[in-house]
This record gives sequence, structure tokens and C-alpha cells, in this order.
Amino acid sequence: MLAIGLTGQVGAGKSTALAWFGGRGAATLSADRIADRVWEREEILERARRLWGSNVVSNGRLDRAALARRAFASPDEQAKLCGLIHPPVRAEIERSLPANGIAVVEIPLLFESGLPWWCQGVIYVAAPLTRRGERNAGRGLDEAELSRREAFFSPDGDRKSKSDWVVVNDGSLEELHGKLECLWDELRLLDGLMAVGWQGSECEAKELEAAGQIARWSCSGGECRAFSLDRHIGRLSGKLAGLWSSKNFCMSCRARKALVFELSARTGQERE
Ligand SMILES: CC(C)(COP(=O)(O)OP(=O)(O)OC[C@H]1O[C@@H](n2cnc3c(N)ncnc32)[C@H](O)[C@@H]1O)[C@@H](O)C(=O)NCCC(=O)NCCS
Ligand SMILES: Nc1ncnc2c1ncn2[C@@H]1O[C@H](COP(=O)(O)OP(=O)(O)OP(=O)(O)O)[C@@H](O)[C@H]1O
Repeated sequence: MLAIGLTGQVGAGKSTALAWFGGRGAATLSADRIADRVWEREEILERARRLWGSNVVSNGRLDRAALARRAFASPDEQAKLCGLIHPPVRAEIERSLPANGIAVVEIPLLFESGLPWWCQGVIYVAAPLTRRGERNAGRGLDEAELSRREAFFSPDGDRKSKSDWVVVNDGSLEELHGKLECLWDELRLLDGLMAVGWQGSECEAKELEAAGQIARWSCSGGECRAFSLDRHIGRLSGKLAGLWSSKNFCMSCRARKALVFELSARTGQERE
């Protein structure tokens, strides 16, 4: 399974990209839509009433606009909102991740709430503020409201530099789909390469990470695994080529073929 986090600027086109990946066969999950279901729980509504007053619930249902006014009024209020909603959302995402295939998970506050352990790569969707203002006006998010919510996120540049792919959605939907098509090809190749697994002790994982040889790794039951060896497929291939003979690396036939193909295409050389 290849699990990818999808994040980006408010109203930049994350959900549009998520739906496109779904159409290509990826399993898709959205933190916002999971949050909608969490808001249907009576105990959560009761805690919201206690935090922000009874006005945020109307006829037994969440009044989204009233809550947005209260919860986005200050960093403290927004932190309360995240404290209430994020733990059940995170748990539901973990329960819903498929065992196989490519999963794309849209999480607006992906970096701010701590990159989840399962996240093997990050796609960041960006678009100019004026464009986002035009596109989101119909849902009550004008430029001022977009900027107000954006202020709760880490700086744009930080989030972009921590991401593996940045999709600039500044053109038509057709242009966006073209960019996503290229990205999807990479994800499928990476999904094959994910069979390239490294396993070892936590101490070795830390050494490899310090040497820049593995970007992300996770630990369970005392055994550590690295999935994404580097940020981009080209660099990934290069690093893997260097590490090929290392006893720590094993590779399935399919992944080996994919890597030989990738390296040949890039360098014009055949590799054994
Ligand atoms: C407060 C709510 C009811 C306002 O609903 P509204 O329909 O106005 O917005 P919607 O849910 O469509 O979200 C629009 C965008 O606002 C931004 N946003 C949502 N929640 C937050 C938050 N806690 N902090 C900062 N920005 C947020 C995101 O970019 C999101 O994509 C809603 O945003 C909500 O339930 N938020 C809590 C869930 C959450 O934190 N989602 C982000 C998951 S990481
Ligand atoms: N390239 C595009 N051309 C025209 N409209 C677009 C384009 N991309 C997205 N949109 C429209 O912009 C609006 C916002 O897109 P979307 O809901 O995907 O953003 P989002 O990043 O998921 O927003 P949020 O931060 O609120 O979750 C939608 O109405 C969508 O149809």
C-alpha cells in the first residue's frame, strides 16, 4: 500500500484533485468529510456547546457558519476546535486505510497536526489567492475568509518545501487533470517500488536518516521500515542504485524491473 497525504492552501483544489485520484482507482479519504460525520455524534455536539455556547448547535445539528465565526476568531479557539475534532478523525483515517493499492488522504492541517506515521509522501495543492477567491465565492469563502483561515496554517513556503509534489492549480480544470495525470504515473511507479523495503533496527534507521538515505521510516514491534527512500523518483532511483548491494535492501522482481526501466529511461544505460 502506498499512502499519500494531500494538503495545500485553503480552497486551492484539494477536494477536486482527490476526486480525480478516486476516478483513477485510488482509495480516497477526506479529513473534512470524516469530520462532518464526527459532528453527527451527540457527545461531540455537547462538547461544542460547552466550548462555544448553544448557538453553535441549531435543531440538534451543527451550525457550521456559527461555529466557523467562533472557532476561527483566534488561535486559541481554533486550537480548541482541533483538540475536539482531530483525535476521532485521525483514528477513523487509520481504521479506513486499505491494505493494498494507492490511498490518497486529504488533510488540510497535515503538517500542523503532526505528519501521520502512515504518510509516505505529500502532495501540496496551491493556487493564487485571487483565483481561489473567484472559485470559492459561491461557498462563502471570499479572499478575506480564505486568508483568515490560512493564518492558522504554517507558512506556505515551509509546507511546500516539506512536500514531495507541488501542484499549482492556476489554470483550467483540464490543465489540473494533466498535471495530476503525470503525478499519478509517478505514484503507480512508486507503488511498485514500495516493494523495495528496508528493515532494520531503530538505531540503523536513525543512522540512514542522518545520512539522508531514507526520508521517512516507521517503527512497530521493535522493527523499523523505510518506505520512501527519497523525495522524488529520480533521486529515489539514484539512491537505490547506490544501495543496491546493501544487505539491508531487498527488492521484488516487479520493483527491480520498474527501477531498471526508470534508470534506463533517465540515463540511457542498462543496469543489472
Ligand atoms: C468549522 C467548520 C464546521 C466550518 O465549516 P465550513 O463549511 O465553513 O468549512 P469546511 O469544512 O468546508 O472547510 C473549509 C476549509 O476551512 C479550513 N479549515 C477547516 N477546519 C479548520 C481548522 N480547524 N483550522 C484551520 N482551517 C480549517 C480548511 O482549509 C478546510 O478545507 C469545519 O471547517 C470543521 O468542522 N472544521 C473542523 C475539522 C477540521 O479541522 N478539518 C481540517 C481537518 S485537518
Ligand atoms: N482548475 C480549476 N478551475 C476552475 N475551478 C476550479 C479549479 N480547481 C478547483 N476549482 C473549483 O474551486 C473550488 C474549490 O475547490 P476545492 O473544493 O477542490 O478546494 P479545496 O482545496 O478542497 O477547498 P477547502 O480548503 O475548502 O477544502 C471548487 O468549486 C472547485 O470546483
